[in-house]
Amino acid sequence: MSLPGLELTQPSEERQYAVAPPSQIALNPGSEWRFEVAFGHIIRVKLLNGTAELFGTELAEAQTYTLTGTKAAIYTWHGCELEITAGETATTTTVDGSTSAAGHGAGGCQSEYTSDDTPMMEYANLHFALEALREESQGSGKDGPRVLLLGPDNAGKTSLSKILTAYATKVGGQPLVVNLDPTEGMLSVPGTLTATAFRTMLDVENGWGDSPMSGPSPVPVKLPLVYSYPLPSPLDAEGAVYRPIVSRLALQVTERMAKDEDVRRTGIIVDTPGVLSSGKPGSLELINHIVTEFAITTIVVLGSERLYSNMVKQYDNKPSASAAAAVFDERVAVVKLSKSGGCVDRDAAFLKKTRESQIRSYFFGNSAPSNALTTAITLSPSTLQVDFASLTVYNYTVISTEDEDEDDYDPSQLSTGDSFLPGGGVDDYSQPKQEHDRAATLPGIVGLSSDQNITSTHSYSTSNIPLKRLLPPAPMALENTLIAITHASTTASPAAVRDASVKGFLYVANVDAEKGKIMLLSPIRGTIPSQAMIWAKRWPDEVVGLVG
Ligand SMILES: Nc1ncnc2c1ncn2[C@@H]1O[C@H](COP(=O)(O)OP(=O)(O)OP(=O)(O)O)[C@@H](O)[C@H]1O
Repeated sequence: MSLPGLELTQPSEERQYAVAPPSQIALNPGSEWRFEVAFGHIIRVKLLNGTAELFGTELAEAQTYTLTGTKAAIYTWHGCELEITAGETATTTTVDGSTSAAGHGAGGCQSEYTSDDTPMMEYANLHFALEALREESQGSGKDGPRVLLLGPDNAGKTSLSKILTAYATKVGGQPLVVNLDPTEGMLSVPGTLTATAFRTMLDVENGWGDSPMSGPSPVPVKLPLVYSYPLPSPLDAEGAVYRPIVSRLALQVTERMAKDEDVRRTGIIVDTPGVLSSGKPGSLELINHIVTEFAITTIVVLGSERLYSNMVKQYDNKPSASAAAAVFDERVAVVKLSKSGGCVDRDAAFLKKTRESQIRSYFFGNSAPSNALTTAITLSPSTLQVDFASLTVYNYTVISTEDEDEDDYDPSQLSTGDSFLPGGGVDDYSQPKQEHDRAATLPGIVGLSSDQNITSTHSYSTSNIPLKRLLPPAPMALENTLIAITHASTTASPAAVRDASVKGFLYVANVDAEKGKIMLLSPIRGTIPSQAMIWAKRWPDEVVGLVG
């Protein structure tokens, strides 16, 4: 039927559900195929001949890869031919009728095109420069390069860190990849800061790959060290929560480097959230904190001239914060790289779906309810009902910069040490509390105003940590949110709870305020560990309907 005046044809049932024939895409050397696949639609990609890689990870010839809910590019150095086939599609019913998640591009992509204008040569040159530094550190006692990626939102930082990680592992390196972006989880749910040593390849279908929590995987699993940061922005609470967690993560990373020769030689890659590069008050101070704590040697700026020039002024050619900087005359280099023209701005709805999908696959594996289109991994989480009063749950009482409508943040009400503690405040946090040798301010840093000056990274008072014990009755707001189970004991101090790494996560499916019980979804069967927990009240945002 033709719509009057528009000469548009309304899609018939058959047209809407007809399976499109596979499309073949030939890529010239040095070009890439950029594509966007909606959540709810699957495409299958096969490398017919030649060589190709997705953010640095090579595709195997003739293997079929299944992709959904992603925006990415497949690049070829030497030329290749790809076959793209439409997979299953979910249709959602709206008031206007059904809408399909499939688009009009090859395989049902929302958008897809090829481009030979890519910054891959620059990115590869950076990899080779880092390899040269790694060679230098071999046997010399000097640590491998510590790379910090900076740039605004959607500048391609995470994609570049995947590329650098994939290239480093391909030549036998073992980079420690640190994710300081709480808006997106790396091998974990959002609302966490993590560090992971990559010994093996990344996963073409699944970004960073799978952690052991996601069940069996054809690609070897990676074991992340996870800290809870249940706020959307590092600038929340003026960085007072973010900074000490970054310090704790840096301490663990430094210790791991000291123990593991391959990791020490390969070095660190630190991915950051775009807000740090936004020039907002407090962001420069946080960058300086990260540069100092991780003793960064290479700052890579993507997509911002202003930030690049700022970073050059502050850091270029200054000694690194490493204790060994003087011995080896180790200096910071600031590098500017082009932002790829393929980078896409992801809207709020897409980002929300990405977060939801990360949370679903944490509990259900890759064949989670909304993701039921994929064939891969299925996990069997269990639900159990517990007395809320039997749990030791803490909550950060801070105002988020994203959400300024409430909260009970009142510094004068906050903990003075042990007063929240049920058992009199014995801090039995098992990890050693040593200072680490990267706590000094970067020598020669100039240009920070006096209120931005960092004197000591360990100077935060533990007496005003905005972490408060959540006492019964269980608030209804717990419903549909996550709780992190930390390694800290139930009698640990708020500082110890904040600084403890995370064992795993629970999802609150239901709150029965009358009976004082909550229904929890746990990734594994058995009782809930008796450990201090942190409620992700603010971040990640709630996921409705994960259970039944
Ligand atoms: N060359 C490319 N072709 C197609 N898509 C790309 C390309 N490079 C990056 N993208 C996509 O663009 C989006 C933004 O890139 P990326 O996540 O790497 O940016 P970012 O700087 O880490 O963003 P943020 O700070 O907001 O997390 C992602 O969906 C990514 O997969």
